[in-house]
Amino acid sequence: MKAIRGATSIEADCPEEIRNSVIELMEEIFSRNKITELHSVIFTVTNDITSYNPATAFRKVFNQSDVALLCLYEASFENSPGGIIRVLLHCESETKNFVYLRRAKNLRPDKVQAGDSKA
Ligand SMILES: C=C(O[C@@H]1C=C(C(=O)O)C=C[C@H]1O)C(=O)O
Repeated sequence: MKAIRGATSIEADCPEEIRNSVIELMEEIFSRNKITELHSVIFTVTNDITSYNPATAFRKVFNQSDVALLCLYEASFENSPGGIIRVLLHCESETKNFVYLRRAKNLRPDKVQAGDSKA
C-alpha cells in the first residue's frame, strides 16, 4: 500500500471553484500514478473554506461511493496560506507521485513538475 499526497488552492470560497479544483487535482494524481485500488481519501481544508465539502465533490464526480472518505480542518499556523485543499490517498499503486498545483506549489517546491498549473 502507498500513501500519496496532493494539494491545490482556490481563490474564492464557492462550490463551483472547490468542485473544479478537486477535479483538476484528482485527475492529475490519477494520471501521474498507476493506482489499481483506492482504500481511502482524506481531504483537509483551511478554515476559510466552508461553502462545499471536497470529499463530497470527489465522491459525486468520480463515482466513489465505496471508498472511505473524510474531510477535516487543517491545523492553522502563523503565516500558513489560506484557501488550500489538501488530500491524502491510501491506495495500491506502483508509483508514489505527489501533486501540488496552483498556490499549493509553494508548500512543496521539491514536488513540483514543470508545466504544473499556474499560481
Ligand atoms: C507542506 C504542507 O502543508 C503542511 C505542512 C506539512 C509539512 O511541513 O510537511 C505537511 C502537511 C501540512 O500540514 C503540505 O500539505 O504538504
